Amino acid sequence: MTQDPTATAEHPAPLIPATSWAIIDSTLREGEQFARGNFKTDDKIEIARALDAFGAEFIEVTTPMVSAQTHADIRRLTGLGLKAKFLTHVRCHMDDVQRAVDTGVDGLDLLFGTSSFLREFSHGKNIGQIIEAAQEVISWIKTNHPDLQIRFSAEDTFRSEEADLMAVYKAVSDLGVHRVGLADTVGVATPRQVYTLVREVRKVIHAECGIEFHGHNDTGCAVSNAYEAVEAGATHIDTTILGIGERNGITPLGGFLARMFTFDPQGLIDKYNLDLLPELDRMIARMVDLPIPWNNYLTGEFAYNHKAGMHLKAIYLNPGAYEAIPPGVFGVGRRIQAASKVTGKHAIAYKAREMGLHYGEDALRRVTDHIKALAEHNELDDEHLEHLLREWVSA
Ligand SMILES: CC(=O)SCCNC(=O)CCNC(=O)[C@H](O)C(C)(C)COP(=O)(O)OP(=O)(O)OC[C@H]1O[C@@H](n2cnc3c(N)ncnc32)[C@H](O)[C@@H]1OP(=O)(O)O
Ligand SMILES: O=C(O)CCC(=O)C(=O)O
Ligand SMILES: [Mg+2]
Repeated sequence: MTQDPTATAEHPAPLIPATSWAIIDSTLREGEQFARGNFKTDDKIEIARALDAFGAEFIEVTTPMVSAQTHADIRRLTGLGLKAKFLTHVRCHMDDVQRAVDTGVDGLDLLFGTSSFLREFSHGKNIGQIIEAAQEVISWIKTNHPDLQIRFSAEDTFRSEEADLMAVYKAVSDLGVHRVGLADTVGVATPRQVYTLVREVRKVIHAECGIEFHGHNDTGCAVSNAYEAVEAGATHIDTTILGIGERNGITPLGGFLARMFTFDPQGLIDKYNLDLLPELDRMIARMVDLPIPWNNYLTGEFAYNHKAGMHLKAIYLNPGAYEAIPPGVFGVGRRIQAASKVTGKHAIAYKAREMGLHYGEDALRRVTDHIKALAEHNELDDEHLEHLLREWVSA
């Protein structure tokens, strides 16, 4: 983990400084593999511009081998003059690479499946042949396009033999790739496995070689696995907006940022325009024609809903009592749900006070009980609650 030289006893270094990792947003690659990720040229431009405005360091796009239109779209995107660097995700094959190098991208994300599943059922190559193919392709890129960043990923890393992985990572690192990638392709890795493997990979690659992590969410660990990867020394994390991708997707941008915010809030505020996150989530929800999930990290409709009396008492005094991350930083608001059966007298008193009403102890208890009874099966809306509080005072 990067040490912060500006740390002092009064202002200790954050546990994981935001300067130690970067985002590779793959909405325009993994996201195109989502069931409803069928982006048109204009959509791609809108997504790339929005990610750039947000401050994403890298934007990964699909391979130009997909179609002539995709090839043209990549050229269009790389010609936009954005600050974010473009990477294209290509098979470790000379045809693909030669097609990719004229698209104007800043780098190529190469991959080869190393698990027995993918060796047998995807491409049919053994580890020696994978290393040979990597040698041919990487040497060609370095000779002919030395300015391009190269990343080499072992697809299905977490179902691959460790000895095979180390041989592949060492070989590509010796060939001078800028990053190696660990991919939890079927979302099966546990956080501890991710942490351990990243540490092991670090030992066999060159010090200046970065480590990228790509995690699927099949078992609900995509955010924790990305976090463990960073904690173990990974430098780049793949995300997509709303987590869209193959099957149930990958590490969502918002979820990953929520996780990392708790370690270095100021670092994230300095790096990204965090209050644009709701717009990003809304944009993708619109394009894939699905609602943002109600419990989505940070931007879900109820992500900042407070309801129980014990919570509300404290929330009114200090929202930090029940919020790890202040919603305003991410451009979202909180919702106080004061009129439910699980409310309490403090919440009702606060609500009344906001309206300029004051009750004695007995009246407060009675009005609270009345509201709880009325709300036994249904929430009362704000209008109903306010009406009731006024009526109770004048009664
Ligand atoms: C886990 C992931 O998400 S990996 C990324 C997945 N991304 C994509 O698939 C990109 C979109 N794909 C496409 O448009 C098409 O699949 C193309 C253009 C890449 C290839 O299309 P086709 O030639 O029709 O082949 P098809 O998709 O049926 O089969 C995959 C081919 O890639 C080969 N392949 C698979 N992985 C690799 C690899 N890492 N490096 C080189 N070749 C590979 C397979 O052997 C197979 O080739 P073969 O027909 O010679 O056996
Ligand atoms: O190239 C990579 O690292 C990841 C590829 C991918 O999408 C996956 O393995 O799930
Ligand atoms: Mg994937």
